[in-house]
Amino acid sequence: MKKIEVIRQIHKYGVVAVLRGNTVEEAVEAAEQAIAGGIKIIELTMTVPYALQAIEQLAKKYSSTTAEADKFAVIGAGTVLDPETARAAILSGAEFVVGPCLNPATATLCNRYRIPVMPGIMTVKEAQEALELGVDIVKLFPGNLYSPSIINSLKGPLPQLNIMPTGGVSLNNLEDWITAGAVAVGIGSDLTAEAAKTRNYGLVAEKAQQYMDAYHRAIAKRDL
Ligand SMILES: O=C(O)C(=O)C[C@H](O)[C@H](O)COP(=O)(O)O
Repeated sequence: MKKIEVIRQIHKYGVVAVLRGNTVEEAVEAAEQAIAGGIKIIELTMTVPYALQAIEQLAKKYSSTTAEADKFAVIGAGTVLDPETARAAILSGAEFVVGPCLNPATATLCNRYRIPVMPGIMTVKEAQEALELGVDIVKLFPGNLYSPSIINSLKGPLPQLNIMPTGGVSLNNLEDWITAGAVAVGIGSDLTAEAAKTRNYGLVAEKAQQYMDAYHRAIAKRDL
């Protein structure tokens, strides 16, 4: 998928599942369930042991070029700290790259291969640097340190900034972030915590569906 199309999909589907796991099998299962529940954007973190295997398996199965039209999902890599990891993830099929912080060399590498990069930012200075590095969507991380009113504050001087809060996003605050102007949200632990505890990964699909429903309700409210 071309870079512009990946960015369009993130704007369209708005909910990014940030998936960690202790094994490839666990991470893949969580991703499959999230996709079954309707989430289309999957961020598989590089903290999973052998994470590249999980990226490869998922990318092969859900790529827009091979999956049936209604079954595709966009698979990306999360917790990417350096360009070496970004390149390896891209070679394994990652269609976007996310990091917890802004790493200019990673952004440059991603630009070289026309892969969207979404670095974590915490300050106006980092947001400006991200824009100058060609970043289309910044990840406001850790989002739980802020309230949704920060979006308005950041967009005062930087109205061109597309913001994806991540960290602490839940069904209780998703609507607040979206109506405040977030273009997407990243959801990690809340999506998988219960499933990991009970070993019942079907719960991820249920949660995913609740998140997509909440997102659509929030969008409808915002666009009124
Ligand atoms: O390392 C990264 O790149 C991250 O994305 C950090 C966190 O895993 C997410 O921010 C999820 O946070 P929770 O939804 O609060 O679990």
